[in-house]
Amino acid sequence: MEVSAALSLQCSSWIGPDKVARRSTGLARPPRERMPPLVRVGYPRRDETSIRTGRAELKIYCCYKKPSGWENFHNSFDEALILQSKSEKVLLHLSGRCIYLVGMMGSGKTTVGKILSEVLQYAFFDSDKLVEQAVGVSSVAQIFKDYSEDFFRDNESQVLKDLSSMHRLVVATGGGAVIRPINWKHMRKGITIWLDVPLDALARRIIAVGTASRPLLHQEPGDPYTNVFMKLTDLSEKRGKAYANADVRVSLEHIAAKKGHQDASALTPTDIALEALMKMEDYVTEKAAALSRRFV
Ligand SMILES: Nc1ncnc2c1ncn2[C@@H]1O[C@H](COP(=O)(O)OP(=O)(O)OP(=O)(O)O)[C@@H](O)[C@H]1O
Ligand SMILES: O=C(O)C1=C[C@@H](O)[C@@H](O)[C@H](O)C1
Repeated sequence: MEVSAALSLQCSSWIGPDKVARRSTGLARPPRERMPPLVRVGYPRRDETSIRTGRAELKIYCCYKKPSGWENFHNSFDEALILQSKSEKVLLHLSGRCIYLVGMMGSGKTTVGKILSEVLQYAFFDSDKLVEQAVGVSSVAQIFKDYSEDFFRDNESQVLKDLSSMHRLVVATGGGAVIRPINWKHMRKGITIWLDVPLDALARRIIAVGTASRPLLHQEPGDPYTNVFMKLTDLSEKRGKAYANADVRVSLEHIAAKKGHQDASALTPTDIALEALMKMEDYVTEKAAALSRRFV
């Protein structure tokens, strides 16, 4: 069954750079030209393949970017069935709760999130994109430049708050969303999944696509890999504990070891999505069991 609905999200309040003064007077209005547009998010339909499962049409995003460029990755029929069966088990206990993917830049939140949204028949949102649309600026890097990181973070919190009142969404959050406790309050309404990716794999992925869209990794003279690796190391040291707040941890190192791979770079997005579903299943069934014990 194909999910075709496009959702619309009206960001309930736009946060301007002078928000503190405006808020305290109760006059939090952005300048007219900066009024938030109605954010409409549909489904990307590129780069997908469909597999007939006999019962329903399961569509799975099948391209992902490897350091060498775009490569097709076709899920086998078996993988599609396993994804489907796992997602059905997870859905039994999800009750429409949203899924929030957290993790460092480049950890695959968007790539894996799209697979999860397809198999769970949830809508997919990328919170960075929603912030861009709410602010009316076409890239996060530009928002950092024109305003500030704090301004971006305020809008990110607002977007997460708005999303938290919705159901059946998979949300790829910004890499730094975990640093504000208020964001956890919003994300706790759903289930949070941390994609824990070794820094070396992250650095290689990011170098392959460039750092232009990632303001916290802006390039300095020297070896690009070393620069990115050092910055990621610094961020991950500062954020490690915050990511670990997630309900579910999906460690690419663990999956690679389980599958007998030397390192995480051999893993496909489907491998990771499957592990995420398995971990989610453990989490939701355990929570449901704990809840029923309380009522016995
Ligand atoms: N399992 C994988 N193997 C190889 N490359 C991958 C894998 N998953 C994602 N990628 C690639 O890594 C890059 C980052 O992936 P993606 O955009 O999904 O991450 P993200 O966590 O959403 O990043 P950000 O937070 O910076 O937006 C993309 O170029 C993507 O194609
Ligand atoms: O890790 C981070 O702090 C960020 C990650 C990106 O997703 C964007 O949200 C922004 O570039 C900041």
